[in-house]
Amino acid sequence: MLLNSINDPADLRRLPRHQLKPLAEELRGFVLDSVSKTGGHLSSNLGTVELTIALHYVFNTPDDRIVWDVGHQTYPHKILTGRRDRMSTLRQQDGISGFPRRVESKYDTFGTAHSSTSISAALGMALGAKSQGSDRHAIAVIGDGAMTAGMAFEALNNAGVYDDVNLLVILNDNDMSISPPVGALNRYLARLMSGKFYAKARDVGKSVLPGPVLELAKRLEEHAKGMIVPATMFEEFGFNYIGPIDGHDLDSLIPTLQNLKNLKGPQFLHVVTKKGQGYKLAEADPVLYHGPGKFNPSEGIKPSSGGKLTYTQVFGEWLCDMAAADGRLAGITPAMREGSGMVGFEKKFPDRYYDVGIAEQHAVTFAGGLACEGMKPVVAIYSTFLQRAYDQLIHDVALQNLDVTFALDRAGLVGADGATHAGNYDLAFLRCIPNMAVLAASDEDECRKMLSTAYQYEGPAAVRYPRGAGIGATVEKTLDVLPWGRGEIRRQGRSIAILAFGTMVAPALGAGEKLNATVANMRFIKPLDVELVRQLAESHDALVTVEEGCIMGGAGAAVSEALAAAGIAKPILHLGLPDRFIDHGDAGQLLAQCGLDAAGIAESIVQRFGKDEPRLVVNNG
Ligand SMILES: Cc1ncc(C[n+]2csc(CCOP(=O)(O)OP(=O)(O)O)c2C)c(N)n1
Ligand SMILES: CC(=O)[C@@H](O)[C@H](O)COP(=O)(O)O
Ligand SMILES: [Mg+2]
Repeated sequence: MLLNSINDPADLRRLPRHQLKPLAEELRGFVLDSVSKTGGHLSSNLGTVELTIALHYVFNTPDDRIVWDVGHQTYPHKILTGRRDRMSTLRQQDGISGFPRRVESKYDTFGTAHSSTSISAALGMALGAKSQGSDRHAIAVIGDGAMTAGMAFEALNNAGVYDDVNLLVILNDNDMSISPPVGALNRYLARLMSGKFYAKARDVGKSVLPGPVLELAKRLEEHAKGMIVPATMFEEFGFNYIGPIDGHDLDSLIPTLQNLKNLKGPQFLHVVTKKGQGYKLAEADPVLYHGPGKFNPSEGIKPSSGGKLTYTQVFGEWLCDMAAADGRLAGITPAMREGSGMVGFEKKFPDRYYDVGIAEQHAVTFAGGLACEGMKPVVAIYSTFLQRAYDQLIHDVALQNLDVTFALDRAGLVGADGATHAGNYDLAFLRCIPNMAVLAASDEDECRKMLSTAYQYEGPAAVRYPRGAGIGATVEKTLDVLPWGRGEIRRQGRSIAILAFGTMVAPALGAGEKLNATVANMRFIKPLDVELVRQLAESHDALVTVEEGCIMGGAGAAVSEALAAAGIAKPILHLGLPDRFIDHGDAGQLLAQCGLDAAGIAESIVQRFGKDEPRLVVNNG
């Protein structure tokens, strides 16, 4: 096995060229085998095998810096940079991350996972190196999906004026985002591929493209004679554009990269790859194989049978039902159609479905525009990705009190994707925005009712719900709404009242049983049910708040603020996620480690207030 002899890229660089193709075969097989055992991102990694080999072969990594956009395609890179043996721990607690992390390896030059940051980071590195007298290279590898984000264009715009910077941007164009790509950029890239532009071997290109590729370009150029061939958009941005070239052909990739390495100034290489390359099932359905769980490679992914509904499914069904009832509803996703449960909605309501690309900022302001015209937009967005659109939320939507509903999926810990994707901050960052309503679902049925409630509210409102399956609650297929701003008491106990938000209601009920505590499902973070808070404070010795979100500034803080405003002094304990990033692992186990299961909640309460029920010893210290 060639692969076993590669412990770092220096070993790779010692291999004779003819061994790189068999190495690529082994590497691809290893990726498939490994991901089928752990789960993880598959299609993108099968597509970057040759590109990864070529980059580490040509460039002097880690001194030369490779920045992988999103980073979900870095498994071949991890395997070649000393982590082959740890691939079996991928995305598991204490194992290696599914994304590049600076703390994990010196070859992971920049932490990624949220998309479209690579060009900015690589430009920073290139200019940083230059100002320190180093001529190391910085290389950003960005997908055609990630390229749709504004941030990528902000970086191109900035980079294109540095004539002598050692920056190479590689566009890894597989004509796919997670779902099929959307938008004008995608059409443009398709045109670049169509031959009209492919034919254009410009002067610089002629000196950079290796013989066979140049031959093809010349033939196409012949074919295109007489056409007026404009500069590519990337050239207009100040880059030297080369390509498109076949990103699975090492004989094109390696000499092209070697030639580019000798050029100064911002370089742009367009490579064409296939998502899922080499595994027929993934090639045929790269969407299904984008991020699978464990599966048998010889059988492929089997449809899952039955099981509890996921919150995402609850949202998807609600969206279709509400759209059928209200012709003003428009559904918006920033490139997360499958993950957000909108496949059915797109089929049923194609005219009211908007996939805006990886463009969260635009998604939110676009929703604001729709709302101005009397539409009722629903932005389906992962909690972690809404972070990208914070100003748009405040300035474009909330400030104008526009009627936009936010369906916040993946709120709280998400598990295998880890800290980059955790939705831990939305309660804190949303509740401080005037006009904004914030609701947290405690089960699937409540999720559906909350979505209807938020939708009927004439202003910005967010409903948060977690990744994965609910607790098995029966979902009433109505469009009924909940009483606005009102929580409910779910268990009557003594001494201690636990004020639980969203997913924490179930474990709080468990803790309530253990301690004979009252448990309230608060439902609303904003407007908070202040009357219920006051009532609970007056009838109990102490209060406990619990939420699946950061403690700082979160729902518990809202309760304390309400008590202070009402002049009520009451011992209070806030439980939630601590002030540190929580790495990948099983979400349930991680929550338990944070003390957010029934046993942990009960234990924290006993630690803080003592264990003598019914008159708990209140320890104010
Ligand atoms: C800011 C942000 N929004 C959404 C996502 C979710 N996401 C991860 S990969 C991906 C598609 C990326 O497409 P592309 O860059 O072409 O890479 P490919 O999957 O084709 O290899 C999306 C939308 C993300 N990681 N970051
Ligand atoms: C890399 C990325 O951002 C997505 O592929 C993400 O991992 C999807 O997460 P879900 O599996 O929760 O949809
Ligand atoms: Mg792509």
